[in-house]
Amino acid sequence: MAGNTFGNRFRVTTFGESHGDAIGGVIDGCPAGIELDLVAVQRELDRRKPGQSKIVTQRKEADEVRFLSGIFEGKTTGTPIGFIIENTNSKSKDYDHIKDIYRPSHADYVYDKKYGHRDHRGGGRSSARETACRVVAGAIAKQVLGKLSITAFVSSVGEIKVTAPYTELDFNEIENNPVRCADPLIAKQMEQLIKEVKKDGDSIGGTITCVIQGVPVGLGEPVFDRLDAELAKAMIGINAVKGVEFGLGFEATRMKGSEHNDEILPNGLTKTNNAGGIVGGISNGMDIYFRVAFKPTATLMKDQLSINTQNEVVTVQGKGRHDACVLPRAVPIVEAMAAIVMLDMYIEQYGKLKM
Ligand SMILES: Cc1cc2nc3c(=O)[nH]c(=O)nc-3n(C[C@H](O)[C@H](O)[C@H](O)COP(=O)(O)O)c2cc1C
Ligand SMILES: C=C(O[C@@H]1CC(C(=O)O)=C[C@@H](OP(=O)(O)O)[C@H]1O)C(=O)O
Repeated sequence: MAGNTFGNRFRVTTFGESHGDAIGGVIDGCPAGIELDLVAVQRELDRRKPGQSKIVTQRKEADEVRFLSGIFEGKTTGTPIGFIIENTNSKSKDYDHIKDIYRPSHADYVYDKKYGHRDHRGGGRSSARETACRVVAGAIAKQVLGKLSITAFVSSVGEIKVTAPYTELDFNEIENNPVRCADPLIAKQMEQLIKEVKKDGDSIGGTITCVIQGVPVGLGEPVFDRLDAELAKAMIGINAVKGVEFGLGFEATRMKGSEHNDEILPNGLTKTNNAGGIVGGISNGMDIYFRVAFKPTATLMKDQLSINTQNEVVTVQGKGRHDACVLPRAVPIVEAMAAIVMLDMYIEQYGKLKM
């Protein structure tokens, strides 16, 4: 199957299905000599893992990563970093009922039509379980970038009210509530809403805002590999993502140039940051910020009309364990994909990094 590798200079290839023995990956192009904090890698996985709170899927996976290669005496060797995460709590029987039925808005129908054969246990390869592998690669990219200038990836469900410079305190606030929203009052309302929607067998979507700090001027390539284009591909490539906007995004379409333009100051920075830190596809030294839109979860615990493999109209109701809202667990995925892109573009600009 093509399309399982992301990135050019820093690349991750993932493998595995939600109900197979394991998922895993190979990271290529990681600079040698990086002292890796493997506890921090695991911490990122814990932020994403299922079963972490009452408002997410109750599938219980430890999501413990085991590295197989590319790290010696705590440091990267410059060779491919292979890793594996076992699936230990699949409960595949729960999915027998969709063997010959397609869930609306999940990938069942298109996988069947494309490949002519589908692993119906959970979402198979289309399940967001695969994103755990992206989080491993992103956690390593974050650590490499942290030794350079890019020190912070802060994401929150909804808007981020925190202002630069980012502090540990802001991060703790986001991690303090199960929704991962930077505003504790709004977090409470969101939590309540997710619970109500879940009780109804329904689901809900929303947005995640991501801020990247410490980005030097000049990352991003003309004309197709623009930094915003690369980040957009990374974000749209996350399951359930339907849109991404940089800076003021779509709101800019309702403004005049005189309202929207960012005045350049004598130090080269800009007075406002309506562009979200990227102009002409190249970072301008301001914080990069963008918003990612997620649709409501496809699998519902209530009846929906659909079709079976014989094209007959049927009623389908989800079983198994699902997120009524995917956003709380998507926060570390957004950061991971952003970190992979930023390291990729950093290496493109500055060449093979010697650490
Ligand atoms: C963190 C995360 C968790 C998800 N959990 C579920 C889930 O429990 N049930 C479900 O039907 N979809 C879930 N999704 C979304 C599906 O993976 C996704 O809708 C599916 O692969 C179809 O692809 P598309 O929505 O990108 O078109 C989740 C997505 C993310 C990012
Ligand atoms: C297991 C995870 O989340 C899953 C994401 C997912 C989906 O359709 O995306 C559907 C559910 O699992 P399954 O593949 O068994 O149907 C979630 O529990 C995970 O993120 O590790």
